[in-house]
Amino acid sequence: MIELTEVTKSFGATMAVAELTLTVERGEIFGLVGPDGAGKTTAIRMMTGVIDPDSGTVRVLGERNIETIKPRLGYVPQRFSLYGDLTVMENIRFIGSLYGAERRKIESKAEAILRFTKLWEFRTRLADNLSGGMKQKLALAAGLMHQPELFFLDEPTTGVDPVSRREFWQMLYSLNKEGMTVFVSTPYMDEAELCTKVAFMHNGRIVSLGSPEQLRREYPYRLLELQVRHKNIKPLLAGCPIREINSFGEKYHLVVDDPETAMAAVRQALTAAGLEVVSLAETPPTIEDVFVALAI
Ligand SMILES: Nc1ncnc2c1ncn2[C@@H]1O[C@H](COP(=O)(O)OP(=O)(O)OP(=O)(O)O)[C@@H](O)[C@H]1O
Repeated sequence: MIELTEVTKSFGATMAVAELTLTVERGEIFGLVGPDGAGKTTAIRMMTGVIDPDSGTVRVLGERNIETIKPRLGYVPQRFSLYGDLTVMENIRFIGSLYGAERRKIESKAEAILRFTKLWEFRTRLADNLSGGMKQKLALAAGLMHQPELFFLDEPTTGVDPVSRREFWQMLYSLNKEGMTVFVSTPYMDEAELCTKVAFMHNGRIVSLGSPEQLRREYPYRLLELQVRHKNIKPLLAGCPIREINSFGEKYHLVVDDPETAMAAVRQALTAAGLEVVSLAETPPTIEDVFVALAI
């Protein structure tokens, strides 16, 4: 469905995307995951034909000339602008008319899509008066009006509350089940877990690519999960054989090479500091641990 080979794009001195090579198969939910400025938007813009690469090849739906397959693509850009002074229904109708469908068809499709995105009951509300999550759903709904085979979504859940994020992902799943291939970018590492394949991007480069399970398996270190009631444990563990300490909510993840030795050293250091170790045990890496290790 998508084939990128050594795709590079610079803006002045900034190399936004560097030698990007990846393949997306039909039926996938492919996640491009990375922090702000990683190059995700630039990559998506090249795949959707908005900008051209400086070098390398971009092939989408078997075509190098993306103009010719645009009607088969859906694209929800990061800052999708709807008409704030039009209602939800009017926005959708307008988008539908852009694709030249006849009025009666637009009406029935709009209803089906607004019901699917749970916006039907808000159809008379002005887009400006929607919550952030609902605006994103409206952007999704707009992108669905012409039934794309391949749907690009650039950070569709950024700034959206957790409940709406979950609902949004449920929608992506059901669209995918019906046969739509999804290419989605996100800065949220927990969303990587929801994709069939993930590419981690950092400074314009893919640092890792695979299914979430594969990526977890390839994690090069061992991990300890520590629970202790203290806010700043880093100085206390300075002398322990630990590569990195990352806090995960109430817990810490300690990146180590040898769990047994590290565990003994941590216990000793914390006890010496008069702290009670609530729990300390080896734990399998989450996709977030994998990413943090790669981004160091
Ligand atoms: N049109 C442009 N002109 C100049 N620099 C750009 C342009 N577009 C992107 N960049 C730069 O390229 C780099 C990658 O940006 P890009 O928007 O692709 O990243 P991103 O991963 O989508 O992050 P964000 O979520 O912040 O958009 C950044 O350093 C950005 O400042």
